[in-house]
Amino acid sequence: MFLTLSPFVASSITALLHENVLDFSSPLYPIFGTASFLALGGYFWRRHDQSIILKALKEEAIGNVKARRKTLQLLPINISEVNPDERKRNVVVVGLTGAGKTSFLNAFLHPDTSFSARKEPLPTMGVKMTIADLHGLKQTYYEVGGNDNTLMFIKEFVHMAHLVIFVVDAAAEDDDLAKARELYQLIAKERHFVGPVVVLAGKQDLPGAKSVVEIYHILEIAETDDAYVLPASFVSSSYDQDEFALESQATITATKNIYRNIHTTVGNLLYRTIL
Ligand SMILES: Nc1nc2c(ncn2[C@@H]2O[C@H](COP(=O)(O)OP(=O)(O)OP(=O)(O)O)[C@@H](O)[C@H]2O)c(=O)[nH]1
Ligand SMILES: [Mg+2]
Repeated sequence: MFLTLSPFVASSITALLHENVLDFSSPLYPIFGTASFLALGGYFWRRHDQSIILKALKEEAIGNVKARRKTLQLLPINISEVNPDERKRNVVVVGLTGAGKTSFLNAFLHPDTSFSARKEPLPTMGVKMTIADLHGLKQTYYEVGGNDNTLMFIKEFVHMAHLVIFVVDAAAEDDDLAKARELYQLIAKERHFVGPVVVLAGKQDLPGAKSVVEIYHILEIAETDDAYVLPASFVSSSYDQDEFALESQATITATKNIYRNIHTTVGNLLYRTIL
């Protein structure tokens, strides 16, 4: 509108200069007044319109951020924004007997303890509960075995879980892998659980251990499952920082990356359950 009226205003001004500005009886005077009013009005109306558009774009951008937080590629969020009651998360660690659940929890919750200082884990009787402050969240970890005694109440734990960590011995015999598949399917198909599942393809240090892709197929993980398969190894001298126990630098870096990967994924998925 401003552009449309500009020539009109310009011609009015020229005419005024040409005639006599002070001549109030001139018929150009009201035309000039109306044109200026319309031009200025149009100009400010446009600016107002633009600010609405900018606001809408900003809101859309914020909306996108929220959407992105629901993916694994999370933006850092300020934990102080989260209601303290919502900072409590339940993580259920499930897997067949001897899959490596305790070893995972020991390594995950006490990453600074060197391998040589770690004791060989004893078989866990019943359900083991560990409370930890990690990623700014108060987390309760429940280790639940997949044997016949615990199978009965495994579903109850899964129902109250915000995140399930499924540990599988990737170096196990085919029979045990088939049992692991049954257990995974039991959890994944649990109607009342809608949270994500982190599948740890453990014991990667052992020869013949199945790869992440193989575990994905063996467990028959569906594309629609909210499941993330990660490689894992919790018993390896290469993790020890002690120079006598060092293997190659590449192995150490790889093991550290595995740990970092699991921490990041678990942390991100837990944050996702809040938002
Ligand atoms: N080589 C190798 N051995 C592992 C690994 N993780 C666990 N183990 C061994 O596997 C055995 C069982 O480990 P646990 O951590 O006790 O397994 P779990 O699932 O807690 O077993 P239960 O509590 O009895 O159900 C132990 O001898 C561990 O040292 C791994 O990544 N690599
Ligand atoms: Mg155990």
